[in-house]
Amino acid sequence: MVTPEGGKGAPSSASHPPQAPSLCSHPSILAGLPTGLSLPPRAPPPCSFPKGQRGLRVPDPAGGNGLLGGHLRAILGGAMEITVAQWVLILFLIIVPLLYEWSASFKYFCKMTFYNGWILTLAVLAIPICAVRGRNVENMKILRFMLLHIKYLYGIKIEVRGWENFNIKEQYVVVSNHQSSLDLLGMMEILPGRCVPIAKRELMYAGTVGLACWLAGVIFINRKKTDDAISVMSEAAQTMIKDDVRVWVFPEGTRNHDGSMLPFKRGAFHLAVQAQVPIIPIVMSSYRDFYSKKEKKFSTGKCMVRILPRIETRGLTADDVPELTESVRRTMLSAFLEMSGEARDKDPGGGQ
Ligand SMILES: CCCCC/C=C\C/C=C\CCCCCCCC(=O)SCCNC(=O)CCNC(=O)[C@H](O)C(C)(C)COP(=O)(O)OP(=O)(O)OC[C@H]1O[C@@H](n2cnc3c(N)ncnc32)[C@H](O)[C@@H]1OP(=O)(O)O
Ligand SMILES: CCCCCCCC/C=C\CCCCCCCC(=O)OC[C@@H](O)COP(=O)(O)O
Repeated sequence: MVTPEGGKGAPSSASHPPQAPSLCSHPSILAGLPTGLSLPPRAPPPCSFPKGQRGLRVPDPAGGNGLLGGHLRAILGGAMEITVAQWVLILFLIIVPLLYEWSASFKYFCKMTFYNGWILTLAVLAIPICAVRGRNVENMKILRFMLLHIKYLYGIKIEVRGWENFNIKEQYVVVSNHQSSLDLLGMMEILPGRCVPIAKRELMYAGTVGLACWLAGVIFINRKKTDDAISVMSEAAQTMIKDDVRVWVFPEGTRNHDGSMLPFKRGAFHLAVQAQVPIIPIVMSSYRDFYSKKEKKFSTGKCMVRILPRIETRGLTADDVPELTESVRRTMLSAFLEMSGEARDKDPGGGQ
């Protein structure tokens, strides 16, 4: 008889410790081997557990040595072997979805991290495409196209009113309220052609996003150096006319989460007066029903965007800027309060 150990005669359990019988060592398999064929001496059975490997041993339902029992053990033993790393992964996959459902703060954290991460990733794709043209306002169309889907990912409905107020062929300055980086979604929904935003200089250093913004012609200003910021904006006034460009400014100068509008800075209004172009105010309704940085809340919801009628600046001078600034802010604030109530009333369940 050929033994798994390769010798003839009875298996020498005295010289070798007993091993778990494997499929390959079963007599019915070995019976098929040509007479005289011997396996290498002391070769480890290929289907048994490697020596020292830890894992769950499955009891043999067929009584220990049957073909079925050996086979099952080999399969189940391999499948049920769970390392520490796998346990960690399993716990992670269970705990993360539970936390996501139960903890609003965790959900907020995940959604914001994905928002920033996703935009940084999209920028990686956008950069080589935009680089073909170099720094060019036409690249903003590419960024817009690549960002438009994000509202669907986040279940944010954007309803736009006042499209007709954009029916102007010439240049203009857009001014809009600034609640959060989510404003990017409303902005991309309606961004007119050849329109570039004015952004704080820090954004230029935000990795791939900064480079994509630069390639799309975003105008960066240093808020810490007023004179520099003013001279960049004065330059922008000339560029608007010379290169047929529109400019988008957030006149609050920073994000404002308190459900109102901060006092407006005057840069955008000086810009419009210097270029003698109209101002188009844009108002985005409050996000409070679905988003709050303070309360760490971020659910699905609805935002209304209203494009208000243009305000002419022809004939105005720098002396008129303070009054112009105040009157535009009053108009925008009243639209904001009206729309924010309206958005909530129309969608009282908003923010599931
Ligand atoms: C697919 C992958 C995509 C990847 C990329 C993803 C996205 C890309 C797409 C788009 C991204 C864009 C999104 C950008 C959003 C960024 C938003 C921001 O960064 S907001 C912050 C920056 N913006 C602003 O600050 C604009 C508003 N600020 C102003 O207008 C300010 O006035 C200022 C010019 C910055 C100066 O501010 P400062 O506080 O220093 O001074 P004052 O406002 O008090 O002004 C002092 C004094 O100067 C007068 N003044 C101001 N401007 C002018 C001017 N142009 N000419 C002459 N005089 C000016 C002002 O009136 C004051 O004088 P006085 O008090 O006598 O009136
Ligand atoms: C290697 C560097 C990595 C940096 C990581 C940067 C993460 C940012 C990535 C993606 C953000 C995409 C959204 C960008 C557009 C929104 C810009 C914005 O909202 O800026 C805020 C600015 O208006 C006012 O700033 P403050 O409220 O004064 O503060």
